[in-house]
Amino acid sequence: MKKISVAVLGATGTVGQKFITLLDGHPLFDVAELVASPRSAGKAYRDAANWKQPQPIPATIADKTVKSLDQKLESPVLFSGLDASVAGEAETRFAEAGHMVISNSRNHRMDPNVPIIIPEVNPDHFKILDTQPTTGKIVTNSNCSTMFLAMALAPLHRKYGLTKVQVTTLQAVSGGGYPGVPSLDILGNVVPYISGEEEKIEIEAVKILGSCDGKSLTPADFTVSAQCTRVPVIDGHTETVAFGLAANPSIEEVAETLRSFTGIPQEKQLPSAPRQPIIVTDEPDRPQPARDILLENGMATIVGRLRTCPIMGYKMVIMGHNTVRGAAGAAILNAETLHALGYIQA
Ligand SMILES: NC(=O)C1=CN([C@@H]2O[C@H](COP(=O)(O)OP(=O)(O)OC[C@H]3O[C@@H](n4cnc5c(N)ncnc54)[C@H](OP(=O)(O)O)[C@@H]3O)[C@@H](O)[C@H]2O)C=CC1
Ligand SMILES: N[C@@H](CC(=O)OP(=O)(O)O)C(=O)O
Repeated sequence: MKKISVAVLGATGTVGQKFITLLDGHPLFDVAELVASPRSAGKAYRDAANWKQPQPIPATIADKTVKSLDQKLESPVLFSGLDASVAGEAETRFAEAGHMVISNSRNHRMDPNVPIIIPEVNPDHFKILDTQPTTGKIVTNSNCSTMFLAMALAPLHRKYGLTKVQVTTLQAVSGGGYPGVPSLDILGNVVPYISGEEEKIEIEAVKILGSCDGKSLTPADFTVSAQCTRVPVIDGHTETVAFGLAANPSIEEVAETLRSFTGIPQEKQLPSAPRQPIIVTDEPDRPQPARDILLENGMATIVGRLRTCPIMGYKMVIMGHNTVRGAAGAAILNAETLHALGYIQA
């Protein structure tokens, strides 16, 4: 099958490098163009990128010349891991020029006609793309912490109805990009503040779990309260979650509802789809980032410590790979879903 040429915007960054690693040998997409800042433009990728992945730079990528944002791109599909200071304007311009922009950056997530997609959860929100006035379109994935929260809450909201959610995150340092938080601020420490993160989680989760009638997106009608912390973990965001339900299911029933949850990526066996999007563990001391992060190649949401809560009704601990399912892997799965649904063609 002919592959679709794609460009990676922000190709030299933490998320950009993960895009390149995950797209190496991809059956549908071929990385044809790499874009980064004026600092990197004109250089060979191997010289521009401060490569931090455990695998070497793919041979097909290492010698490609990095382009700048103001150059015309040939690829119909663009994956964006651009710094938020430039992503908003650049993504709009590329959508106007006819590209399908699949973005990981936060800038357009709250635009009324831009969906935040988790393909297992809200593929019906793709319908809102028809209301975007540009020839190209912009699709986003959520904030990394929101990803695991919305994934774990989706089957519960669908079946029982959520009434309220309280979440505290313990976020890995890779979420801040490279070099991120200085080592002297994070080693042996917990930093109880991540700029803008709590607001994003509270707003994005209800947007994703809301409804779409094809003309507008209506947020779900429960409230999320979030507190965010940065912890000395390299990869893997952990979240403690307490929630209320409109019904009264047993813990076993809730666990089964989570375990059996699947969607379009599983039905269509998309290349990056986790076979089981939500893994529920009964081990009393799991999930742990150091032990569980690579389950389903980093694409799973792992739920543990599911139990009753004397205040909220239910509580659990969730965890996932912030730069894979929380970032580049999410965008790639969105692209695979768009292809499977006919929004992008070879
Ligand atoms: N890290 C994570 O886990 C997650 C990150 N995100 C989001 O993804 C995006 C990228 O994050 P991350 O990879 O961590 O960030 P990095 O700082 O590691 O990378 C930023 C990228 O943007 C490029 N860039 C910076 N300024 C410009 C410019 N003026 N013109 C063109 N390109 C530019 C950089 O190029 P150069 O190297 O040349 O400077 C680099 O490729 C951000 O919007 C972030 O909020 C979302 C979810 C999770
Ligand atoms: N803020 C997240 C990563 C991130 O960049 O999120 P967003 O895509 O919402 O800006 C973290 O620190 O772990």
